[in-house]
Amino acid sequence: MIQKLISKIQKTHAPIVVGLDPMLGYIPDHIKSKAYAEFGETLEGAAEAIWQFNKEIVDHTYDIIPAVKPQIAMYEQFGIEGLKAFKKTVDYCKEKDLVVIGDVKRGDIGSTSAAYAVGHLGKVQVGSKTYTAFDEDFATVNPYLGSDGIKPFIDVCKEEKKGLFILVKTSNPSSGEFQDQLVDGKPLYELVGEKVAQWGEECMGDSYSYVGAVVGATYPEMGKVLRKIMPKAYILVPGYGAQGGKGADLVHFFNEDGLGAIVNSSRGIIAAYKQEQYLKFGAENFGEASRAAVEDMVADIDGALKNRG
Ligand SMILES: O=C(O)c1cc(=O)[nH]c(=O)n1[C@@H]1O[C@H](COP(=O)(O)O)[C@@H](O)[C@H]1O
Repeated sequence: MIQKLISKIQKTHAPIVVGLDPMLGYIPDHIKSKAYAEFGETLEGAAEAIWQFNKEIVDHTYDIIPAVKPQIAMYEQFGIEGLKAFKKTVDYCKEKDLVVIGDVKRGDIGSTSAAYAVGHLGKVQVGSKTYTAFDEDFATVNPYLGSDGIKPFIDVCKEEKKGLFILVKTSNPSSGEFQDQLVDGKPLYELVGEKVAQWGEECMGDSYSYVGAVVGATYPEMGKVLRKIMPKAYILVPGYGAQGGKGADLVHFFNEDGLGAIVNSSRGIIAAYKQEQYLKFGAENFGEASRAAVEDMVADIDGALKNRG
């Protein structure tokens, strides 16, 4: 799957991920009214609204992007109906040949991680039959529990040719509370980065490992250090746009080959129609506004990479 991700990035010239984080507040009224008219102001109505919203964004962007990242919390908040919308979104994106990164941030003791890995990336056995449940291509994973919490994910990835993005340095303001603590003179995020590189060694595609990392765009200096610590890890870089990250902050997340990083923007793309520069599209045409925001993001990153010294 890492090869598919890389070849799609090369084909689209877009090292970006559209984050499908459909909070109701971002969904235009015309979509919500239609869903509520059919299903009422219910969990089902909310799920229908997020599915219709996602579909329109995907339909307007799938040909110019390599990947999407649905964030499961935005679906889970609506219970089972929300999870059905998550699954529908995953399946639809795969039909459109997009790489799907399930932003599920799982990780537990080994036996529990194994169940998460099976549910999101693998196959589950029921009697004599096997089923795929959510079936994303990549999943985000939390490494706090250590190697035995990660290994079951790696085992499933090996079997299913899928991949991981392991949290190394997160984009949020408090990420330093634990992640920057010095352990034997080194910040914890560096130690985790070293571990990701080690876990990834036995999981190589042609040039990159399918065990990747998450490093926030909001910490560019740390990104530069981590790039060197994990030269073969693909880095998923959230924090662009709504959290303040810009193209110029991202250049050191990429390797000299122009690969190695994929930048996520969620609100900046899906709620583009609410931003001043895209107001001209109007809420009815939110899909077109999202497409314009994708094009601007790609140009911003491309320009920064061309200018890097
Ligand atoms: O794993 C992630 O994707 C993630 C890690 C991180 O350090 N920071 C971060 O923002 N994210 C996710 O990336 C998305 C960012 O959304 P926007 O700020 O709207 O672009 C959300 O889905 C977050 O859950």
